[in-house]
Amino acid sequence: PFGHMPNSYYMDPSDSCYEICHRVIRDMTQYGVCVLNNFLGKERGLMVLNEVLDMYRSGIFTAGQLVSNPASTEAQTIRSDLITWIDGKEANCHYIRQLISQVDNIILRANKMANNGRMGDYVINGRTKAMVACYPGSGSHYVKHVDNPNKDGRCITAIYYLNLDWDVKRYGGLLRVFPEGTNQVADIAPIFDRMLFFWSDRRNPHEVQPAYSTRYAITLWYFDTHEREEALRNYKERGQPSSSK
Ligand SMILES: COc1ccc2cc(-c3cnc(C(=O)NCC(=O)O)c(O)c3)ccc2c1
Ligand SMILES: [Mn+2]
Repeated sequence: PFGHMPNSYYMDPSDSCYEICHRVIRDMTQYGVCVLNNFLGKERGLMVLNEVLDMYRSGIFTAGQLVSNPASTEAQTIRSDLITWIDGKEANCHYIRQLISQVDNIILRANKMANNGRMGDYVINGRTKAMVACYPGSGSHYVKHVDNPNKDGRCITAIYYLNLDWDVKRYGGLLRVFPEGTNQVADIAPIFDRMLFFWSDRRNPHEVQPAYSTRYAITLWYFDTHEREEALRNYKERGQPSSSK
């Protein structure tokens, strides 16, 4: 129902990296959004899910809570996810680490394959740690926002969803992207083993609609070399907080 937006692509274990990278380049270039289903396959997807559930039960997640006006009584929360940042080398993160290197592979090779090593005119040379997020249900959400509105260096948002049997009609939690320059929206259900890429800047405002069941995702943000250097230079010169992750 995306009309001009991409249809999500069902990966097959036989898909070569070349085919996957080609699709990422095509969809990112044409739509700025790319959806890959069956990304790891059920078995490895479940192993990642189990590691995330164990992490969540261990209590290391902290509130990513930002409230619009902490002083106000009706503090309308901007977002109500719980998060933890990991680099994947921690104990009990073996399968999350494999996921991260799989995504690194695809992004870095797609960036090289794209015409003269650029995808969307970026040269990608690094990323943030992985942010493991849980929207604990009972209406937790994230208001419409842009991940990187002020050139902090992040060019691609990569989100891996872990939610078995997720039914948006019953549990909400839809990711709605509002691509710039069109009144068409991209509605992306946070279904198990789905991989999503989109440009992190103002081209893709998006929101997480209220979730009524626990909703897990792992997000990586990839850096464009030049934009990141520029952001860090500003940070040093003016002491401006550029996204520290
Ligand atoms: C400096 O410290 C922090 C700590 C945590 C931060 C988390 C986000 C964030 C941004 N976007 C989304 C999102 O769009 N999720 C879409 C989906 O789950 O489908 C999300 O869940 C979380 C942004 C900045 C942060 C800065
Ligand atoms: Mn976001």
